[in-house]
Amino acid sequence: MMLDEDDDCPELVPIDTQPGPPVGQIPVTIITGYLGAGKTTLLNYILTEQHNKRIAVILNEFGEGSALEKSLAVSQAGELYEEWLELRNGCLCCSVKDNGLKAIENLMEKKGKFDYILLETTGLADPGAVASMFWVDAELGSDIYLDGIVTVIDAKYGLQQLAEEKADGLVNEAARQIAVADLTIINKTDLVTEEELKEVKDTVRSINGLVKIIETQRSRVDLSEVLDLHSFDSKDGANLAEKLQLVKPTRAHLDKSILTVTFEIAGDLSEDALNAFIQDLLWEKIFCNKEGQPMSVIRLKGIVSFADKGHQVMLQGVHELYELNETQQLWEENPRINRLVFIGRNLDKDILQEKFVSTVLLGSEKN
Ligand SMILES: Nc1nc2c(ncn2[C@@H]2O[C@H](COP(=O)(O)OP(=O)(O)OP(=O)(O)O)[C@@H](O)[C@H]2O)c(=O)[nH]1
Ligand SMILES: [Zn+2]
Repeated sequence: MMLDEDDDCPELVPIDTQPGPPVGQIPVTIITGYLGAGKTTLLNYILTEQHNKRIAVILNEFGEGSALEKSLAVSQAGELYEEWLELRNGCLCCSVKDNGLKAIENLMEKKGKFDYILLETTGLADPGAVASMFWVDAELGSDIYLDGIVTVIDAKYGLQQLAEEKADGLVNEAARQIAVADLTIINKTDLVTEEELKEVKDTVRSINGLVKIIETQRSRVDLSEVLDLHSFDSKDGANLAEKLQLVKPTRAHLDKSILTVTFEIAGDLSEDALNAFIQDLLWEKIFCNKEGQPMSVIRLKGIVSFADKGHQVMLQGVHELYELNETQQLWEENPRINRLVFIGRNLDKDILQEKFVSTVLLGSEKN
C-alpha cells in the first residue's frame, strides 16, 4: 500500500505481495449511493434475508422510520455513540453519524460474533475517501479488508442527480460514486419506463466501463452478487485479466467530465517507472488533457508484466492510494500484455498512453 505523504503522514507500508485474499480477515463492503437511492432498504433486506453469514451492518442514518435506527443513542455529554443491536439471525446492527471507522474499531472488539461488515455511507460521501481510510488505518488493516464498493442508484432521479452542476472544480458526488463502484444497483425500477431505465444504464456505463450493473426493486438482490466480490485482492487475478479485455472505453455523456479510458501495451514494464508514472498521475497530478485541465483518476485497475516476474501483477487504485500485487496467474506462454483501465476526470487516452509507453515500457526510447 502506498500513500501520498502530503496527507496525514501515516506510515508507508511495504507493498503486499501475498497472492490471494487476506487470511483470517473480515471483509467490508461499502454501500454508497446518492440521497434516498435505497441504501438502507438494501441493508435491511440483507439483514432479514436467509443466509449463513453473521453480518454486522453499520447504518448511516438519521431519518425516522426504521426500528434499527433506535440503536443510535446520544450520551449526556452530547456526543453520539453507537450501540450494537443483535438480531435474531445472528446479525449485528448499529447506526452512526460519522464515516463509520470508529464503529468498525469498536466492532472489532466483538470479534468472533460476525464474519462480514456492511458499511453505509452518507448520500453525499465520497466513497473513494472512505475506502482509502481502510487502507491507511494500520490498526484496522490487519483485521479487515475491503471487499468491494457497491453504489445504489435511483432509477427515477439518478439522471437528474448526475446532471446537477457543481461549483467549479468539484465533481458531482453521484458521478464520483459510480466512478468508484465495483457494482452498481439501479434501484426503484418500478418507477420508470424501459426507455428511462436504459438511459440510466447507458449513463452509468458511460462513466464506468468496468462496473457490473444490476437492476432492482426495493433493493432486492441476490446476496451472492453483492458480497465476496474480492474487488481489491488478487484472488481474482485471472478474472480481472479477462474482464479488462472486455472493457470498452467510454464517451463523455451526462457528466461531461468523468469517463473510462483503457489501453493495452505488449511488453515488460519497469517497476520503478510504473510507480513514478502512477504517482505523477495520482499524487502530483501533473498530466493534463489537451485543454490543459489536470487529469484526475478516481479508480484505477490493471494487469501488468514485470520482466523479472513470472506471475501477472495486479494494479489497484482508489483515490490517491494504489497497490501492486502479484497474482497467482502465471504468464507462461500467454503474450505479456499490460492492460490498464483509468476512470476519472479530464482523461485523455492518447496523452496517457504516450506517456506510459515512453516512460514505463522497457525497450522504448527512454529506457
Ligand atoms: N418506489 C420505490 N421506492 C423505493 C424502492 N426502494 C426504496 N424505496 C423507498 O425510497 C426511500 C429511500 O430509501 P432508503 O433505503 O432510505 O434510501 P437511502 O439511500 O438509505 O437514503 P439516505 O440514507 O437518506 O441517503 C424509502 O422511502 C424507500 O421505501 C423501490 O424499489 N421502489
Ligand atoms: Zn440510508
